[in-house]
Amino acid sequence: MITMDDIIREGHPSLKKVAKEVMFPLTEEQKQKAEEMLQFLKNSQDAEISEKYQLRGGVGLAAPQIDWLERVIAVHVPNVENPDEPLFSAVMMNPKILSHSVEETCLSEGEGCLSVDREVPGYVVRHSRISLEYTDLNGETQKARLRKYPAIVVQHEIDHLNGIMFYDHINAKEPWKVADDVNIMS
Ligand SMILES: Cc1nc(NNC(=O)[C@H](CC2CCCC2)CN(O)CO)c(F)c(N2CCN3CCOC[C@@H]3C2)n1
Ligand code: NI
Repeated sequence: MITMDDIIREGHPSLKKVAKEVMFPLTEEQKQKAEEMLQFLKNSQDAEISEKYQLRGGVGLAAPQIDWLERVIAVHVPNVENPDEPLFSAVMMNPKILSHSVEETCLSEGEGCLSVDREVPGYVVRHSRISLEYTDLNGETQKARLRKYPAIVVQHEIDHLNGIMFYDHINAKEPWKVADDVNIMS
């Protein structure tokens, strides 16, 4: 199972690299690693397991964070109302944003990262809505249209595939200043 020991931190060169396209058919090892990424997120959201293994909470994870430089992300966004049924859960290979809204959004508390052991304050402005295409674990092409929270998480993860960290988006001079048409999400 993936634990915090497997997650590389700021300063590790792999976090700045561009991950490679995944080739199909997947090897058993690639499939297993991808599934372990999703399982890590579920474990990190389980009070007992996260306590037992000292996991930091996560709703997304990108392969470069476990020093795997291929274009694989896992997303597991819980539905606050009904924790049993996630809002959005997927393992995506070669995710590609096909189009996005002009409208932008950001989380009101800013963002964090499992590979960043420090607080970096400030709004991280992202597209409010995205249409994306990806290949799933069975090698099938999928399309998804995401908005709000799931859209933010997927954009954070795709950034990791391109060596981009959330704080690269923060306005260094005025971290909590955004244009008035940016939708601040609580
Ligand atoms: C928003 C949030 N970010 C958490 N952590 N950071 C992450 O997921 C990083 C990725 C997210 C940072 C902002 C957008 C994407 C990981 N990243 O670095 C991957 O690249 C959380 F843990 C979290 N939640 C809310 C839901 N809760 C359900 C019960 O279990 C605890 C869980 C906590 N919400
Ligand atoms: Ni991150």
